[in-house]
Amino acid sequence: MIQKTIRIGSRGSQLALWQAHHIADRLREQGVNAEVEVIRTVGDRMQDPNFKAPATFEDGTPLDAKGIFIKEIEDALLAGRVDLAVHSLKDLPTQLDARFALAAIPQRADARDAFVCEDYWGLHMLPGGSRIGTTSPRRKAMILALRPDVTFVEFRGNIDTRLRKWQEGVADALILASAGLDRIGRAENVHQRFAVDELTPAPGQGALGLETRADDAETIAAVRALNCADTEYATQAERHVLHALGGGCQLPLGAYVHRVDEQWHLHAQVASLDGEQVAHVKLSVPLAMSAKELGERGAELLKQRGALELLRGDSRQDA
Ligand SMILES: NCc1[nH]cc(CCC(=O)O)c1CC(=O)O
Repeated sequence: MIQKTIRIGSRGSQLALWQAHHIADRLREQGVNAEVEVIRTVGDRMQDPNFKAPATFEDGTPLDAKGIFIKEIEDALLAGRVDLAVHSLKDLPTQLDARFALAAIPQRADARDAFVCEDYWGLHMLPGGSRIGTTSPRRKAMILALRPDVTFVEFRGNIDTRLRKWQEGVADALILASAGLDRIGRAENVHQRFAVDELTPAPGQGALGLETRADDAETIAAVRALNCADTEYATQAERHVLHALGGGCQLPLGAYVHRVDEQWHLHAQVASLDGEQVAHVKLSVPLAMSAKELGERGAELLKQRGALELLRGDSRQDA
């Protein structure tokens, strides 16, 4: 039995703290001591409207969007100030630096995206021209494929900030991850959970990634007890789809894998930013197939259906 107390580094948002304390509780159930330490990331400071985002982290590393919630926590891991980082898996880059290990992926919560709206019970009921709060290219593109007549308001910040802005009337509806809303006790605001073949979730959505130092065998062994083999398989396959298409949280790509009896089922979708074109894949394979192979096959089929052209069209519009 592990003797030391596992120090967990967490962002300070309500959801991040819920997740970190959830893992601390699960570790204590295994007889392991755990405590949570809050670490402020550039991504958190950027949510303050008065904060001017720097071009680089303090040590000169360029600021890339996917690392903004991660870097300071990984630094604390390396410095030995914390032993474990609890991340939303979808915020973790598909390739970790070799000094870190993705030690475990516990059982995932609801992976679906949720429709938050007071007056209407579903996206299909919203009046034309309604304003939806989201900044995610994936959500915008896939929503436009369903409802080309809605508009978007840029909504950044923690879930609680976004809900407050929505309640103040800045948007008519919001799209957020079900898992986050359920975890912070806001399930009553969810009026629709999207089918995974309509608004396909981000790779890893709803799952947690437990990150340690690669050489910290003691923490890895303790944390490994929280791993869920099915969730690990599914989310790794989803992350392989993303990786094979070039990675990054700004891709309008969704991928979702789940198990039914003796098969894995993959849904993957890429949409052009205007929602006019989508490439959609559904694949069922035997349980014996590796997650890497399933993810790569899914990506290959997406490419055959024109996904790369859709994505290239998107980058031209971005420029
Ligand atoms: N990108 C921010 C982020 N990272 C993880 C979650 C929610 C929890 C999860 O998906 O596991 C959210 C908010 C959202 O997308 O609504």
